[in-house]
Amino acid sequence: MAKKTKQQFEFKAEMKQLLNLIVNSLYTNPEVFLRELISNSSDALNKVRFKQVTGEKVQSPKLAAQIRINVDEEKQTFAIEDTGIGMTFEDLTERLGTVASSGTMEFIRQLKDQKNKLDGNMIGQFGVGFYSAFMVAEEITVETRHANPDEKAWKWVSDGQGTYEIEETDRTERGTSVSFRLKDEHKEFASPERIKQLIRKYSNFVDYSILVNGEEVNSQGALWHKNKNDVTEEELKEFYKFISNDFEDPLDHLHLAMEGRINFKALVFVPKKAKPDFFRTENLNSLQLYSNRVFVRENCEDLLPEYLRFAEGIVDSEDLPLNVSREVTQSSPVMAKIRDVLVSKILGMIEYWVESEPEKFRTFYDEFGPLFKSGINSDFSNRDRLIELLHFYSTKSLDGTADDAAKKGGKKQDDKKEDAKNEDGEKSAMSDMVSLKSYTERMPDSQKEIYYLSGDNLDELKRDPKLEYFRKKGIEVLLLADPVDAFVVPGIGTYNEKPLKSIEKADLDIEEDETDQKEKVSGDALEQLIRIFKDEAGDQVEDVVASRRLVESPVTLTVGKEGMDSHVEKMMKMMDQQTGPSRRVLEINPSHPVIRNLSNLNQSGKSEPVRLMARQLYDGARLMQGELESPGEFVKRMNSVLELASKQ
Ligand SMILES: Nc1ncnc2c1ncn2[C@@H]1O[C@H](COP(=O)(O)OP(=O)(O)OP(=O)(O)O)[C@@H](O)[C@H]1O
Repeated sequence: MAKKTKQQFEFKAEMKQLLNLIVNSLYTNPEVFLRELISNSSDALNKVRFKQVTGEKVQSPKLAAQIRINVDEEKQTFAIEDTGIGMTFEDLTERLGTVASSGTMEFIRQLKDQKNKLDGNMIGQFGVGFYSAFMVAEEITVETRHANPDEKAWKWVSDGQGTYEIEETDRTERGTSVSFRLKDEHKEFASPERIKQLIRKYSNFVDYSILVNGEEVNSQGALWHKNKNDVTEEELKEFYKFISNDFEDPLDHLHLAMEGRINFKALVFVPKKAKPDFFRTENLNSLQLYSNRVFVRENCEDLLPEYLRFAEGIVDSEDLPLNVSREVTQSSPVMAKIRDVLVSKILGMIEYWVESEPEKFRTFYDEFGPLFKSGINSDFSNRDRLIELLHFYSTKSLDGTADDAAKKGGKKQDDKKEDAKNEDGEKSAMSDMVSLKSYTERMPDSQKEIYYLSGDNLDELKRDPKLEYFRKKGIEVLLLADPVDAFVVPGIGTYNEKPLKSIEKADLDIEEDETDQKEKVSGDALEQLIRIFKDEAGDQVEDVVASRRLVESPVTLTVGKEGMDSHVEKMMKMMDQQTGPSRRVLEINPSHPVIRNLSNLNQSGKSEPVRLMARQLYDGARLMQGELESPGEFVKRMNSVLELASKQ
């Protein structure tokens, strides 16, 4: 058959924009291109090793698994070649020529923001590691032959300026070579010494030999097989970056070597920051699965439950057969045991942070809290542990009164050091939040329920009139500002035999505020006024009652016994869930001047302005809840009220 001629292809629009930036920018850390290319070669070798050990036929079966780098200082050239899986024609057009991550546009925006000087480390993060070579090269040539013996060999060439060319070649060995001439300003990467030094720094632990101009450079092999004490922090950080493409150090890690009932080794890392696009479920992380050093699968979902899939790393177990299909791993009892141990160890690490490293916990909780908390609704065997790890803003922790109360109550000797630290201005990273345990420990004996209020954002929550009574009485209320809280907390039901109760509910177990009884509307006058409010609010409210909780506001809306929290209802609506609006209970404050004045007006027979203002008060409460549909009418009525009030 005649050889196919050269074909030219265009990069997709996003890729073009991205390449344009990569090609035309200046970099800090351009050397990361080497880590990216070695990482691709190592992945490719993993894939072919898996094929071989599972008995699949491969091209050139006798080839040693190797990564060979050849540099020439005089010619200023760099080439990296591996004996890995290689690429088919489709791989070259679909994978190499396409942006994998849908966060790319965000990446491009970030790059543009940074003007001319970019951090080369950022490129790999977006699943386009190969293209980082354009930081140092003007034109790249890839020659490749896939391990499947029926595939042909291909040559791919591009200068990153919008198009690439592919033609068939004569290569017989399976694997891939990537080669280029270095830009003048990056000719240092043609020096074998410089390359060796970089490999020792970034890729020493790669489990395949790396040869530089024929000399083997890396020495260590799989890091997770080493004794914990023989692995340095630096190596762990580099390993993490190698497998995760993150450019920051990890927040923390676990190095596990389990023996006995179940045997496996694992290196599990928690990133400091989520990757772009992370929170769309299909982009969650997971661990790589190895079987006795042989890579089996990337992102093995069955190793971690969804709520822990912020973790990255590897698990290597001899107890799993190599050629297990996805279905088998899913139902395998070995897998389930590994997963149980991993979950328990990860939770143990988070518990340790809470106790001893609150800064780490805070970083983690701010970044991955929403995902993590969802575990309460899915992992029932660890539910109690997860509930202990929950932390919330609260009326007391936010304004610091909880600390004061604890100090007044007399502190233990051990706590003095901590106080001294705080007084130096170094507040604990978690001091504006509270766990359910601390909440219940500091609540007075007379308090029977744990109170919370949920809402869209903390600032609005803090101003909610429903908090007035609790503030005045010094009762702590948890403020649930994270949307996930609204789905998690009501399901907890009780903690330490104390029911968790939204203060939006009309049936709270609170006493009337008798401390500073002002004049208040009562008896028939109150009955009459309530009737007017009922007429005005109509069917929209379930009931109108005299409030026991309001201090400074004349009215508020609460939720009936069976009703849903207004915040949850709003979110359900946003998610297009069909829920009819639950009817509210309108509470009026009989001792508030406005209510007293209205009652007086009503008693003197002027019921018309009373109706107008009652309606206005009701709509004002709806406005506060974000439930007012017709602001136009509201403002018109407000003008009428102002007209009345401003009459001489
Ligand atoms: N040496 C190689 N051998 C075989 N396939 C390769 C090689 N280098 C790149 N590829 C293919 O090209 C694809 C794109 O590589 P690129 O480095 O841009 O991103 P990636 O490796 O998929 O993502 P990440 O950088 O996040 O690991 C890879 O997924 C792989 O299919």
